[in-house]
Amino acid sequence: MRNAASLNSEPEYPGRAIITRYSAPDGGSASTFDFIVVSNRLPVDRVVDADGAESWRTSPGGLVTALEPVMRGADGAWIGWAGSADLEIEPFDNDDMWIIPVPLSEDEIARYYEGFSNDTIWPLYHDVIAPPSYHREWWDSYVAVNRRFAEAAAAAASDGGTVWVQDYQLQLVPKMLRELRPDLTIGFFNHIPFPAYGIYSQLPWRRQIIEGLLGADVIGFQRVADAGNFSRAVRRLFGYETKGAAIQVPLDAALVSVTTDAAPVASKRGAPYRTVIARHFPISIDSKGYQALAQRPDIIARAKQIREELGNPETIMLGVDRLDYTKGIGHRLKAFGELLAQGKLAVEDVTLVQVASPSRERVETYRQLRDDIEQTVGRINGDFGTIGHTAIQYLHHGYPREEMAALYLAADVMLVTALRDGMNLVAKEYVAARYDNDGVLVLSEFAGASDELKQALKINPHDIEGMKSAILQAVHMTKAERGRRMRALRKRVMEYDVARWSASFLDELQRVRDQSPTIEQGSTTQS
Ligand SMILES: O=P(O)(O)OC[C@H]1O[C@H](O[C@H]2O[C@H](CO)[C@@H](O)[C@H](O)[C@H]2O)[C@H](O)[C@@H](O)[C@@H]1O
Ligand SMILES: O=c1ccn([C@@H]2O[C@H](COP(=O)(O)OP(=O)(O)O)[C@@H](O)[C@H]2O)c(=O)[nH]1
Repeated sequence: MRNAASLNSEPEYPGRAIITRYSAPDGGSASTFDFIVVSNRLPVDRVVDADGAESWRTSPGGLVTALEPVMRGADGAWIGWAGSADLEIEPFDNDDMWIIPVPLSEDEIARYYEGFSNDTIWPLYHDVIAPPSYHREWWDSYVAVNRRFAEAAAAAASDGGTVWVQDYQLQLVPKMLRELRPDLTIGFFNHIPFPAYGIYSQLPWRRQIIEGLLGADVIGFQRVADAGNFSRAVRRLFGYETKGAAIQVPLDAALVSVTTDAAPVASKRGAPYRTVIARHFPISIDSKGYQALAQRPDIIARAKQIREELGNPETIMLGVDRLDYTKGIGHRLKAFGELLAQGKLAVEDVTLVQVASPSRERVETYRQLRDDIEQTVGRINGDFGTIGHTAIQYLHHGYPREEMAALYLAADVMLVTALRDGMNLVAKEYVAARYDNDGVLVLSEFAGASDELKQALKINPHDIEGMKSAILQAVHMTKAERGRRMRALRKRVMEYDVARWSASFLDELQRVRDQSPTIEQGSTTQS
């Protein structure tokens, strides 16, 4: 809820002077928010039409898809980058969601976003599928931009409010924010994997990142294994005690004031500590919303039209991915190409539709990937296509939800072959869209979704023969078995939706908050 009452108090915290309070949604006096989400990207994209008129459109992408319904329900504020360089945009109201843009310069986009976030952390956390680059000037930019986000959150949060920080681009924000505003309850959710210590330990700034994250009260991960890897890294680097999901982080007395009877508990070694929870909260989708979309007559008609435009093949296989090396698109194409070459599949019967939406196009590894994938698609189509039949319909575009739902309905087999993926919402969307209890999901065991979607055909994408067998099994599966598997998959996806995900995370945050000593805004000493 928006909260104007706290504005009369002027908190004293470092950086306070440079932070301006925001105009209230009603145009009145400044206002703050009890609940704030902070993420690298805003949930809206700026669109400028031919006449120069500016509007905002909900952007695609996993995080936005997941959090947008939660935010609209909460009437909170969302802090993030508007997606272009040097945009100084005033906060504004967008359909019941208060949007607070944080500007990034060209140089920061290159160093903080494309560099440290997507060419250091992203490959490192995805098991070094591509080699991470380590550059000290990228790190400096990452620190500076994280500080800007933390300051924006500190300025917008009401007394004792809750701030939920999202993802690997902002791992330093929890600690920075706690230093600015010890009164806040802070959550962090990591949408991508957290690697094993042997890989994580490569990072030159491995201690700073963990310290940054430990500023949160609850740190959420997609999988049990990710949370375990994080706790192990904490033990190895800091020697803090962990008990199940609880990590005992020694209190920095300079930052905390205890104003209730609930004094900090002493650890075995006698030092006072605060408890940080690190555990898995697998993200989900707006399952009912997706199902309702897929049941719309115009979407059903569009699915039929897609099949017709493809020549009504017996089997349509579908891949939907950002064009990212983590998604295993090349491995999938290799398996499909070999099945065609061996005559186990024929282009007259089977078509593969591959949506490869543009992503991070200025990062060299992504440019190289695009060249490789498009060369492979061209080769397979050249080798196996006929005048009337194309083996692979390759689409280098981003599509709206409506078209995604129609594609899911049209596809007999969904291929999710990620080499490593935090969750993979596409897998869940496919299941939610199949209200007809049909369709087969082939799913990599290295996607987070694999922990929950147990009735999918599981594959190890590195095992090309195994993937080929699973594809053939999917193509030839009986309707009865398809129905059995899909019903079980749907039970999980329809029950455990994005509302359950956010509720379970926020409930945990509330629980930790209730057990913690109360901290007053602006306090700097411990009583
Ligand atoms: O913002 P971009 O650089 O264009 O990238 C898009 C998003 O990609 C990542 O998605 C992850 O989160 C999904 C939802 O939890 C999850 O299903 C998927 O497995 C992850 O890869 C990234 O984490 C987001 O921050 C990006 O916005
Ligand atoms: O053309 C496209 C391709 C993808 N998506 C959406 O982008 C998200 C991708 O999320 P996922 O978790 O699968 O992977 P990420 O891209 O976040 O790594 C899903 O909601 C897709 O429906 C979309 O709206 N249009």
